[in-house]
Order: sequence, then structure tokens, then C-alpha cells
Amino acid sequence: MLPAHADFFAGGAGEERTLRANLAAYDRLRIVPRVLRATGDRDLRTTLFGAELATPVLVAPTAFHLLAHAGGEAATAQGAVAAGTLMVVSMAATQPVERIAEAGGPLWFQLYPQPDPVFTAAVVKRAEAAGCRALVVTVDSPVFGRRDRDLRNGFTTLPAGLACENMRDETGRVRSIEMNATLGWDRIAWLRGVTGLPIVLKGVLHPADARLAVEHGVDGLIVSNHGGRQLDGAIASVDALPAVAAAVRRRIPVLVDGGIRRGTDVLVALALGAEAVLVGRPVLDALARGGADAVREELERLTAELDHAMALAGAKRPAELTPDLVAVAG
Ligand SMILES: Cc1cc2nc3c(=O)[nH]c(=O)nc-3n(C[C@H](O)[C@H](O)[C@H](O)COP(=O)(O)O)c2cc1C
Ligand SMILES: CCCCCCCCCCC(=O)C(=O)O
Repeated sequence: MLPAHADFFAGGAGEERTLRANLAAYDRLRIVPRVLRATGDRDLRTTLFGAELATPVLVAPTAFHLLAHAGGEAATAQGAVAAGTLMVVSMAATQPVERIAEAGGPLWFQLYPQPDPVFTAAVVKRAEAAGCRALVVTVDSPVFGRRDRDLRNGFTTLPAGLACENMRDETGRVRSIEMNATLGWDRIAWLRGVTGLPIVLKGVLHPADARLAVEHGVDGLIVSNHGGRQLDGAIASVDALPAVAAAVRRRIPVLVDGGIRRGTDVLVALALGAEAVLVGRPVLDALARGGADAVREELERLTAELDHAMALAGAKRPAELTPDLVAVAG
């Protein structure tokens, strides 16, 4: 992979404080295991919006998979399906959603609502028609993050032949993805009128926004700081999770992403109130290393580690993971 592309995948915004904080937060949190819980075999099955998954570890939406591997997003989706989970297709995918959907498993579609509502609605309808089962609306990006590595590398365009294939309009032209600083809650209500799919907001960190999301009829939340790629200095996502979960009070599913690298991290996130987690860079690294098979192996590794950690912590099912199982290291 070209160094500039590797930097795009690995990097974060500014000083990369939030990127590091996402990882450091899991280093600080310790598991307080229960004993004599007779868990037997663990049961990691997780149901989200009607899709039964083998694991609570999902694939986060990430851009430009053809920069990582010739199989592109379709290979990532194949790996996710083989691991019994689902992938969230990025609006910045480099293959058409219809091609990615050929993998056959459940997919969700991630949307940056565009200033042009007619085009935005057309993208949503296209994702629906391709079989996507939920719409993940990214709300942490009113403007694009300042990513110092990309600025240094001058990474501003995709190589010839690659494009955001789901940004093609009815004339066949590929539109640029525009970040949209005019978005407000009214646009979520508007989206509700466009689609019957569950709407999941990605990028919520403040409990007041979580409460507003529930009041606006949103169906799910992803606690996320975009993997440290947007607001540098933002709170680590797992540190924001308990307050968001408390505000939501189980009325809608809460998911979390950012910095999850081991099954024990998944356990901590589930214990602090997440129903599932998403992983970004670990999947991209696997894709670059070995395509669909490596993506499957990576997701299976995280799931096997979670299973093992649950046995040692005394939990048979994710629902048995509760906040009392987590302590902050002294
Ligand atoms: C290379 C890259 C591209 C990303 N592209 C998108 C995107 O298109 N849409 C989006 O909502 N989030 C995007 N994200 C953020 C991820 O969905 C996710 O929030 C983040 O990667 C989680 O952190 P992790 O990489 O530590 O697992 C991207 C992240 C990376 C690393
Ligand atoms: C090739 C130059 C970059 C053009 C930006 C398009 C938007 C992609 C957004 C992907 C994303 O969310 C991310 O974190 O990166």
C-alpha cells in the first residue's frame, strides 16, 4: 500500500490525541470477574433490528476499501458474512452497494446527508433497494476533520479509476461527498419521512444528544468519535458510553466504536452499556493483509477472545455483562 494511503487509514485528526485516548481508555479499565457462575458454553448471539448475528462485533463503516485490497468492500462484506456478523457500508465505498450486497449477509448503509435532499433521498432509496437493513447517519462531521497526515501527504483525490461509487447521480456523474454544517434535528425528521429503515445516529458522545435522539424517534445510537478523525481532543468513546447508556435507559440500542482491539475491550464496552461494538482499523488492516479470509479471521479472533473473557469473568450471555464488572485502574 502507498504510504499516503496507509496514513489515511491509520491516521486521526490534529495531534491524534483522541485517536490515542480511544486506546488508552481501554488500558485504564479493568475487569472485576465473578466466580462460580456455571456459564457452560457461552452464547454470543446478538439481535439488532431483526438480524440475528453470531457475535456482537460488527464492521464499522470505513471509506475506500479498494485502496487496501483488490477485493474492495465486497471482500470485507464476504469476511463479515463468514464470521456471522454485519458490515456497515460507507457512503464513501469504492464499489456499488449492489455489488457489496452480493456477499449475502445483512448490511447497513452509512449516510452523510447531502445538501441536496433529492440526491440524498435517491441514495437512501438505492441502499434500501440493495437490501440494506438500517441507515447509519453520521452526525459528527458537520465539517471534515483536519487530518494532519493527509494534509502533509497532499492526499486530496482518489487514484484514477477509483470513485465513491454510491455517489453516482442519475446522469452517471460521481458527486463529491459534501460535509454539511447546516444539519439539524429537522433533517432527521425529514429522513424519517424518506425511509422506513431503522435510523441509527453515529457519532453521539453527549448524553443530552442521546436524550434528544430518543425524543426524535431515532432507533439506535453509535457512541463514537469517528476513530479520532474528526474533533481532536474529543472524549474517548468508551469514556462517553456510561453517561449515554444512562440517558437512553435501554429504550433503543446503544453501540460503541473506537479503539477496540481485543475481546476484553469488547467485554468492557458491553458491560458499560453497549449492545454491540464496531471495529474500523482492525478490519481495514486485515483486509489489506489478506482480503476476505483475513477479515473473517480478524472478526473470529475478536469473538473468540470475547467468548474466552466471558468464561473467565463469569458471564454466559452479553446481557449478563453489567457495569459492576468494570473498575478504573488505580
Ligand atoms: C480509514 C477510515 C475511514 C473511515 N470512513 C468512515 C466513513 O466513511 N463514514 C463514517 O461514518 N465513519 C468512517 N470512519 C470511522 C469508523 O466508522 C469508526 O468510527 C472508527 O474507525 C472506529 O475506530 P477504530 O478504527 O479504532 O475501530 C472511518 C475510519 C477510518 C479509520
Ligand atoms: C480522497 C480525499 C478525501 C475525500 C473525502 C471524502 C469523504 C470520505 C469520508 C470518509 C470518512 O469518514 C473518514 O473518516 O475518512
